[in-house]
Amino acid sequence: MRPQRTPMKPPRKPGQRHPNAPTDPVEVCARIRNLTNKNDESCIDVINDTTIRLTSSDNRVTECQFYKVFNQNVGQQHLFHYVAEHMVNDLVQGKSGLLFTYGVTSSGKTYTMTGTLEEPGFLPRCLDMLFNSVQGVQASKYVFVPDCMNTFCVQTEAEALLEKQERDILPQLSTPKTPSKSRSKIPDVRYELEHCQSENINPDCRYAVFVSYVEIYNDYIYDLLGEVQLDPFNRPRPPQSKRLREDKSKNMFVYGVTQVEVKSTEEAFAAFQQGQERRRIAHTQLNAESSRSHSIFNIRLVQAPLDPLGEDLLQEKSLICASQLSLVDLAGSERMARTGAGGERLREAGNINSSLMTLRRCLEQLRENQKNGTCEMVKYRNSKLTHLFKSYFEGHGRVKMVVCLNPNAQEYDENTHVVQFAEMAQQVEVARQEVFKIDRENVKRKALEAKTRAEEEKKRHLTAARQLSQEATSHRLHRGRFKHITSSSESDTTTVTPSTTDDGESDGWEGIDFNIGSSFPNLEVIDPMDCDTIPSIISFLQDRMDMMNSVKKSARSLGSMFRTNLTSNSQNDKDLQLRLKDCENELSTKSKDLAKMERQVKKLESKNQVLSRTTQVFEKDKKQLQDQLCEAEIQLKNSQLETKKVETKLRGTVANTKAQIEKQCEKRVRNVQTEMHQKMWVKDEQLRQLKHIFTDGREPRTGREGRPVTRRNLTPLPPATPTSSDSSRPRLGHKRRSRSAENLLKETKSLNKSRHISNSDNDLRQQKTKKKSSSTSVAPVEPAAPLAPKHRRSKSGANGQWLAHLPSTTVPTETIMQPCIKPNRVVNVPSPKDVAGANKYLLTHQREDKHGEIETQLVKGEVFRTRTGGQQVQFVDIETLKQRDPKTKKQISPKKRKSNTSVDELSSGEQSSWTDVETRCSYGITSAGSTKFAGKKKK
Ligand SMILES: Nc1ncnc2c1ncn2[C@@H]1O[C@H](COP(=O)(O)OP(=O)(O)OP(=O)(O)O)[C@@H](O)[C@H]1O
Repeated sequence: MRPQRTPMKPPRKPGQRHPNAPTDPVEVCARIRNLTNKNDESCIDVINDTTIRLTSSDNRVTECQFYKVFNQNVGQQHLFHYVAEHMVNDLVQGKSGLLFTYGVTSSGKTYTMTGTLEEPGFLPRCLDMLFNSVQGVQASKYVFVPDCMNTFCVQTEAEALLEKQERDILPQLSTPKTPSKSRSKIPDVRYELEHCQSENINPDCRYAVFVSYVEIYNDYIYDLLGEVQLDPFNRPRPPQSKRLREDKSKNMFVYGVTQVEVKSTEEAFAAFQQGQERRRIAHTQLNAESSRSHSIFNIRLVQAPLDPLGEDLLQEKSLICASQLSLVDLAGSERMARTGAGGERLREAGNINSSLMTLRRCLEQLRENQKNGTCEMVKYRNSKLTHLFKSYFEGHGRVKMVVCLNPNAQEYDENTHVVQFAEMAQQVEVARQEVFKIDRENVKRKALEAKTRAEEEKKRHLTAARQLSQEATSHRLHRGRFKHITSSSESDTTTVTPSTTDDGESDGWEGIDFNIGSSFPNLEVIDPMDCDTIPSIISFLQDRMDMMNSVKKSARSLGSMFRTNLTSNSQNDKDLQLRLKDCENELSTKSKDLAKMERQVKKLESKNQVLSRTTQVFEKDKKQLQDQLCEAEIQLKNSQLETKKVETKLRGTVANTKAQIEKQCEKRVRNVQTEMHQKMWVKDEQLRQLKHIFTDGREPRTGREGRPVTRRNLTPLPPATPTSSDSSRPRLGHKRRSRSAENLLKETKSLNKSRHISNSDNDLRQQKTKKKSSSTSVAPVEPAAPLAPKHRRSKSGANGQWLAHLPSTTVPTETIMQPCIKPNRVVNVPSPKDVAGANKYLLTHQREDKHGEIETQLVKGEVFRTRTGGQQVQFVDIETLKQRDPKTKKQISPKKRKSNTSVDELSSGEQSSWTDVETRCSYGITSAGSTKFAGKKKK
């Protein structure tokens, strides 16, 4: 038993048709599907047949009440019986209805609406019930003709027949309303359904069923039954979206949608299948066949009363009733994070959710208006879905919703949102529609009016036909194309027999005969009892009457043909005019767009020109700058070369000047020395002579060196010549005489020279020895002892107190060949104290050679105590450690390790580097008390 509901009386919304009309609430039923996996946890409990309880995993509980709750065990038939059967009944009675399924994705909306072959849903069941109901009272096909403004008109059986012929026999002439070609491909689907039919059929009416199928995808409406348009390359064009319009009765409809007249459930379902194939369905994480659009399948039932005789349908438009049942399968609301959607799916999901949100907002606003008696604007236009349903919510039919729920515990949050929406929706009231009733009196009156009109029309047509035939006759006579014309003074009528054209084609007048027979016979009745003449006159008249009737029939058919053509032409004309208007509108918008785009293109072109000009200027500047750079580089190179030249020149000049000054200094020193020697000698001699005078010749006269002094020796000594061999001459034994810094330097130089000679001698000797040892078995020759024992050859491993001077900037190169010196002390900057505590000095110096490689020089020196008590370091050896990149091996000089390089050699060959080392590392200690380091410049 269906639960009885008393209609509530909420405040009326302005704009409703009948302010005092009863209302019905939006009827919401809940259907809980079975768990996908039986082991899954369920979050929904059915408390009773109207209440459910939702429990979250953290024990939050929500209870909701619905008009009816269907648990997992409820089958499709049962559900149809409770929810949709009533709506088909309403449909038959001329009331419209909206039935939609709502829920999250994969909750069973499509299953409930369409179902499967084994378990058909609402849609096939509604169709089946409807066709069962209208069986026997269906009008012939094409009697009801839909127009483009959502209304219908009725045409005669003859007109319908003609249209049928047009569509079936001449498909090329038919309007593209019925995509019969594509529909024929759809397999014939047959359901095994329980018989069910409505009892509210009116036998005095004739019915026709039309179906249309649209989808709302990304907020665009697409016709799913329309002809597929082909492009010039015979490829299907992408579907064009449709617009929404409001008809005279304020019903929203899809303008230009294809309405297919169907005569059976199979035909209707074939149309549905055809649309279904075009519908956008995609695979998502939560549903293998997820609907990506809202689908709306409209079943329109058109009915019109028969005339009082029950023969013909009344063509009066006001007597035609068209009711509609919209079966809507909404796309599922989904959380994008859960579906893992991306790209197109994400966009679809966004549009689905936003349209569902608009639906929710509209219903909320409606409810608020009804509760508070306000008339706030409901924003139906925010989405195509709500805009299309507007008429239902404003009282043009009953609204029912089936909320589909997936009991899986993971769906708790989404289910909560859905049930909240459903609870809110069932508080909205919609005005109840009236049943379509036929007023018999009205029908009679209309039928009479129609008859009179028809007769008048008939007359008009006859006249028109007669005129037409006369015109045709005269025309044909004029052209001489008639095969046979009989016209005599004896004849009462003109007999026109249509002919064919010269080329044998029919001219369209075939079968139309206006001959009413031969002329009246010349008979005279003299006797009223004349049994010969009177029967012949009667038979003649009878014949003529028959002839007249046949002519009338021909004229009528001609008239009806003419009328049909006229109607269809006027219909076509209207359609064409509408299309023309649309095209004009489209054209104007497109031309506006075009003008706009042209303006934009012009702007962009001008911008482009400016940019290209700027680019050219920049390129010119760039070229100029590059040229300038090249010139500057060349100048720089030249100036560098010049600087180098000048530097070399200056170095030479400096060295020369230095040498000259040193020479001069030495000369002066020698002169002074000689002078001093002479003076001292004179003084000595004077003293000796004085002593001799005092001792009076008792002691033998001896010189300073103990030599006997003769008188001849008293002559002053000649001044010493400043030669380089001064140092090798026997020194004058004067202890007070101090050696000047210049003398020390000179001595160092000479010593280094001799050391170098000895070292090179030693090397030569060693080489010779090696050669000899390799060629002969002669014992190696002992190397000669160094000339100056303190200037011995580099002995890396020699013992001693080594002070390693390792500047902090030294790079560890880890050269394979390393000196085997174990320094006792390593310092970054040596102090006089450090030097005092060592007798060997090792300086590590690094530089970049001409190949760009690091060259490490180990400069070795010996520490001497000076007479004044300070320390002096005398450099005795340089070892060069080189490291080469294997790639640049060819450029490497064969001499990898360079040792025994004398200071002089370095000073001549690598003057700058040596100067650098010497400048940085050669220190002399000049005073005894306070040890002082002084940079020593190379001579
Ligand atoms: N009550 C039910 N009994 C049996 N199977 C069901 C039921 N409800 C749903 N299913 C099955 O669950 C799957 C998903 O259902 P359906 O496609 O109807 O979900 P939907 O809500 O329409 O999803 P979407 O919004 O993504 O289109 C289908 O395979 C369907 O057969």
